[in-house]
Amino acid sequence: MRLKFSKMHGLGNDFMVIDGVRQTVSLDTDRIRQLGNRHFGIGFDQLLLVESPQEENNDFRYRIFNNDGSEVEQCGNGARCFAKFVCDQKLTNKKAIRVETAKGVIVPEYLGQNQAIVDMGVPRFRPVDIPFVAEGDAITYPLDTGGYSCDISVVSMGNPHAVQVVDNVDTAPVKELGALIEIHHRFPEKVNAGFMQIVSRQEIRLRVFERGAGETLACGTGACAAVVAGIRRGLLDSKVLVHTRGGDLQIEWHGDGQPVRMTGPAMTVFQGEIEV
Ligand SMILES: N[C@@H](CCC[C@H](N)C(=O)O)C(=O)O
Repeated sequence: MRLKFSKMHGLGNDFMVIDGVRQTVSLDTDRIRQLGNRHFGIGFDQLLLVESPQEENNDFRYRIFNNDGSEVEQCGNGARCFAKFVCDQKLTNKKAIRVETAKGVIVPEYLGQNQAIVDMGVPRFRPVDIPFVAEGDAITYPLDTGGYSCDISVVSMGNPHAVQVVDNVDTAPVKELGALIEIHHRFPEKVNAGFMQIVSRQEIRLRVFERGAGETLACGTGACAAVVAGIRRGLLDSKVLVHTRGGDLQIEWHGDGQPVRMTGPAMTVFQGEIEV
């Protein structure tokens, strides 16, 4: 049997996107890992599986797998690619699309010309939303990692993020420290580690070491989490331009209880078929 897919990316964070509405898809963890391998497979940071919704008033279900095969709750760059994919594939003609994820509903909107805006939902800070050995919802926590101490903000965008402020993202030890923070014992479900350089109150530079994928060229939920953390720390205004290694995202958040809005590109690279 053959399975059709699209290869897409959002700022260089790349995806294999599969239509599981019109195709029967059954891929186990080993097969996802093999497909995600850049030498022995297709290569991607995440695999996105588009399915029919479980609840009637939603339009789709969206499942996300890191290239290590783990299934995760949320993916921001993926959400924009998802919106372009379902519009391009004529799976919907709606403008705002209600999508079930493992942690609630998000509402992406494809704007045309390879741009999408996504209501990413309300960020959360409590240990119940992001398992972390801490009480309450402090703005920063000290974290010790192999002799290096930093102050991190923990933010759940559905998936967990630990964000720290650094002087310069180019010289920050993102790969070494990110790999240690990802598996730190205070994060029993592992974590995405963000390194944010404040450029001004409306502009940051960001690198993210992603859980289950390593450092990527951009991380959409990482950008949302960093801006939310920066606003809570009093360092940023409510609309922020985020520079990643793969390009720029616009993030907007108006404070507690409000959803985060993310605007940025979604690109199709090619379409293909695999034998399953
Ligand atoms: N690249 C993504 C995030 C993908 C999931 C993440 N690695 C996790 O394990 O939570 C994004 O754009 O948000």
